Amino acid sequence: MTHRTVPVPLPGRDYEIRIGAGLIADAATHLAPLLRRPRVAVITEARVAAAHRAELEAGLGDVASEWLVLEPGEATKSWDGLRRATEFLLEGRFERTDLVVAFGGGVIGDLAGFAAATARRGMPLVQIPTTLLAQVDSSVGGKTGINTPQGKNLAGAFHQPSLVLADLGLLATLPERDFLAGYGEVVKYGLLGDAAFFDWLEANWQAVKAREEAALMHAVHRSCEMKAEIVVRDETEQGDRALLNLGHTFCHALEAATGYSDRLLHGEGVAIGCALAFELSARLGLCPQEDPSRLSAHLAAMGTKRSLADIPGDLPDAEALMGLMMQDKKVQDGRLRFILARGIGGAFVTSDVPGDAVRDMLAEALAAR
Ligand SMILES: NC(=O)c1ccc[n+]([C@@H]2O[C@H](COP(=O)([O-])OP(=O)(O)OC[C@H]3O[C@@H](n4cnc5c(N)ncnc54)[C@H](O)[C@@H]3O)[C@@H](O)[C@H]2O)c1
Ligand SMILES: O=C(O)C(=O)C[C@@H](O)[C@H](O)[C@H](O)COP(=O)(O)O
Ligand SMILES: [Zn+2]
Repeated sequence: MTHRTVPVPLPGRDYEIRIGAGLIADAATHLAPLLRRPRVAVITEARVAAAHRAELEAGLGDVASEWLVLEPGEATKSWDGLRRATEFLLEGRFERTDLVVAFGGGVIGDLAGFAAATARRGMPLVQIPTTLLAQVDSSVGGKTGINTPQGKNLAGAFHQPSLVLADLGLLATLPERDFLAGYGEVVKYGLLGDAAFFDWLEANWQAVKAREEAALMHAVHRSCEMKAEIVVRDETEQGDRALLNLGHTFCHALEAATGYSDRLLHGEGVAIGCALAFELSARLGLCPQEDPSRLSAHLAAMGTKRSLADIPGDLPDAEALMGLMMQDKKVQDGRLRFILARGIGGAFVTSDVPGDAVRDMLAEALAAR
């Protein structure tokens, strides 16, 4: 089976992202160099298990697997989910050197990754991402964690995987809404640092939407390349890694405001958040006035959510949204930090943003719903 590889050359913890259709049919071969004994702990959820468990079990061949199958959805990324995943590893007598396999979307990747980071003070982890979002973003870079009642991803750890197997074939069963949400993170990469990639997406979105293999390969490969490059530069987000947070300050507040429910998926919030970040950048005179409209037109063509008007139900007022944003992990000395842009492909991190400009923009966007 042919695949492409993106290296993540972190000193002492380097690993590969392998991207291709049908990779899990050879899971045993891919995992072999990482196994001390032929036994793995697979953490997944019910929808992924229903669609792809048999395929992964067949691919594991003689490698014995024990499975924890959790409930699908963002609510699983919780203290209770973490307790269940940790107890599964400990009660199953998995040893410190046994492999934990996160088989699912970003929810499972973040949760299983956090459990692997802490159980027996750290077990090796392989990510087998099953959503577009997880293949382009969450399986790479080592951010793991859960949501807490105070906000999004507020407890977690950096724990790099030993391998990422992004099997493009798994995306065939992904519901359209989840696929389009994942596209929010794909567009993010073009916006934050690669205008040519954004141009490519504008020219090729139909092929991506139709899930044509070559288009998926390019979208996943380029996204992973960009993420790997940033993560290697700044693994623990002391600086530049925050670029990957483009749109996320707004997104995480909106996810909290909608109760981490089906009203707003993470990737949808990212797309809306990126649109707000570009609107804010244009209002502050940082980027060309036409960039927000160009972005909005692209998201509309693809069918991805793009504004607060696309979120069903009530939302809190601008002041309350600002309050939710203050739980962001980028807050420093009580000040919000934003990722803004000088243009498509030209994002930068700044704390120099007048609160009134953010509040006014949100109030106008809420009034327009
Ligand atoms: N760690 C990171 O760097 C990082 C990056 C981006 C997002 N995230 C996190 O990722 C989460 C969102 O991830 P997501 O969008 O993958 O959501 P998800 O894991 O909830 O998956 C989305 C939906 O698709 C279903 N599904 C998954 N794979 C499937 C398949 N192959 N076939 C059919 N159905 C399938 C799931 O059951 C679920 O209903 C959020 O919690 C977000 O905070 C983390
Ligand atoms: O890997 C990163 O760094 C990111 O910011 C990727 C984001 O897409 C992702 O949603 C991440 O979990 C957000 O990080 P957080 O630190 O704001 O929780
Ligand atoms: Zn994200």
